[in-house]
Amino acid sequence: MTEAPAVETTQLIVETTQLTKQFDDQNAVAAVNLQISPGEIYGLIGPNGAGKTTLIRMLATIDEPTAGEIHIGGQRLIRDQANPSIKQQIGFLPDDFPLYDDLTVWDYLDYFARLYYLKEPTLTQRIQEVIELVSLEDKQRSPIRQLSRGMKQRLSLARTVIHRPTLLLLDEPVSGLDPIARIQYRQTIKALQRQGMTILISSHILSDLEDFCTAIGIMEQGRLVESSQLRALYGRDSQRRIITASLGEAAALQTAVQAFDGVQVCEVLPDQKIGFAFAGTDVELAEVLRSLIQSGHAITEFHQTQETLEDIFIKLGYQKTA
Ligand SMILES: Nc1ncnc2c1ncn2[C@@H]1O[C@H](COP(=O)(O)OP(=O)(O)OP(=O)(O)O)[C@@H](O)[C@H]1O
Repeated sequence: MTEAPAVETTQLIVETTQLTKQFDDQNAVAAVNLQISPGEIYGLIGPNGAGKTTLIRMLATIDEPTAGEIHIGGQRLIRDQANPSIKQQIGFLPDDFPLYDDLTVWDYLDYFARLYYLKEPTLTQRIQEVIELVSLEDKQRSPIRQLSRGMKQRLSLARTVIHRPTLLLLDEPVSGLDPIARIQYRQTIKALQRQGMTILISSHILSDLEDFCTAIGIMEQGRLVESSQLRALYGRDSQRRIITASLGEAAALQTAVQAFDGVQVCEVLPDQKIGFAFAGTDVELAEVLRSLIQSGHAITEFHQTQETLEDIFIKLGYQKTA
């Protein structure tokens, strides 16, 4: 008898069912069904008080749910128990991570590596790896108090991944960082994903999230009101937007553009360019440009822009988070 071929199933890394956390008489997290697949970078957004930190803390096994279930890597989190094999899979970076100012970068990482029972020769090798990952090679013998805020954030991240977790939970890791430091941080997150980690990250900085997230969840008043692949979100709700300009009066160009079928919102932008949403095909768009030129408009610019994540959220009617 031949055996049936094994059906390959993708095990979710995070799965919650009706997950709820109540504080006093308020549901900080209300019946959340969250699913995160392996290799995702899942961005969690929502206004202050929406429940993001509370949700992440429950996934990190720091806080107990009031109701509902959590599965991490297919294993169910058992209430009131230590859940060591689940904890081993998780790296959690809270928004207010304390550092020990007097320790050097190396000694700090060494301390945490030993808490995870790392032993030589793996211990030294792993510390070197994470120091390289967060580009702190020059500072490895410096006391933590001498690091900049950005360096301290990167050190916290190094500590969080020292035991090679499969799931990384990052609660607003880039808050307070300058743009250069955020770029560096984004590169590190992408490197961790390439190494096979699944990442859940909360942030108010949507431009960062759209750079590296593969999926987005939106929380409002404890509920997960949206959860989808970033590409699907763009495909579903994004509209093509065209920017054009001419040597003539912006108002004259606006009037001409508005006359075409498929032009939906046409406005004069602060720099005297014209911006409009277009619902037609590429052929119809090419016709708009040809007709404008034929009717004497000296067009200097005509190109398409992608709506940002923030544009999409505002259009979906969610509260602006940034
Ligand atoms: N320990 C607590 N005791 C009582 N209420 C709490 C506690 N922790 C959180 N809350 C409440 O739960 C709700 C959700 O808070 P939470 O910190 O999870 O939101 P958040 O989305 O992370 O907000 P932010 O973007 O400001 O970090 C808020 O109304 C908050 O006041």
